[in-house]
Amino acid sequence: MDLVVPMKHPRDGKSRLRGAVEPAHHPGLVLALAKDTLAAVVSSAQVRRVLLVAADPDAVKTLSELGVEIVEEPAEKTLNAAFRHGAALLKADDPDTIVGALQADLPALRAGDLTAALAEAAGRRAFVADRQGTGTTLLLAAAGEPLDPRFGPGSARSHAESGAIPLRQALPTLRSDVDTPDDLAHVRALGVGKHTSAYRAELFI
Ligand SMILES: Nc1nc2c(ncn2[C@@H]2O[C@H](COP(=O)(O)OP(=O)(O)OP(=O)(O)O)[C@@H](O)[C@H]2O)c(=O)[nH]1
Ligand SMILES: C=C(OP(=O)(O)O)C(=O)O
Repeated sequence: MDLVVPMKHPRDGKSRLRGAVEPAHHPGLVLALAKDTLAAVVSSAQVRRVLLVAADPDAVKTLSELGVEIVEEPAEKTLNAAFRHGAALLKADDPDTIVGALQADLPALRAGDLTAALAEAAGRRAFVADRQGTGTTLLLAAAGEPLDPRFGPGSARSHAESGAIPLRQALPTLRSDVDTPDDLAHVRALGVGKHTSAYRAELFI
């Protein structure tokens, strides 16, 4: 399967996380969250391609070291347009591929949770809600079907209404996205990857 991961410029993204570190460290922390997410993703045997759809490819080029491809977001600069663009590029290369949409802020992610989610979905349209139950961390298109992303506030309900099956396994590392300083405290307790871990001395929480 192939995954699309969107990213704003690290300076602009994760605004609700501001205050967790000195302002000068904010972009580095956002990149560290993404590095840990992507390192787990590329270590999964089931994931073939990872396409990062970036507001500014230059600002995130360090992520290509992890083996992900980086493209610029389309003219419509919204989250769902970025996901649709990435999915269209992946499907142009392989119309039968299963496309997934994943958030870049899952620094505790373990490949095992991703593998378990893919197994439960079994080729059906499915999603993983965040630990609060309102957002979405992963949306999987059905094999050969459009991604039809409906991310944004209340996206778990929107994805369910679109016919996506809510995956029921615990999947703690896949549900723990980082939007706020509280979320950061939660993932630190769960165990983050080495890039986010390197920021522990900088954290105010
Ligand atoms: N390319 C692209 N990525 C986006 C866009 N909007 C959000 N993202 C990315 O999508 C992911 C999920 O978005 P949010 O969790 O809402 O993150 P955010 O907008 O950075 O966070 P806040 O500023 O706190 O709302 C993050 O990795 C964002 O960088 C967009 O318009 N274009
Ligand atoms: C955009 C979303 O993410 P977040 O909750 O991280 O803002 C979403 O869950 O659809």
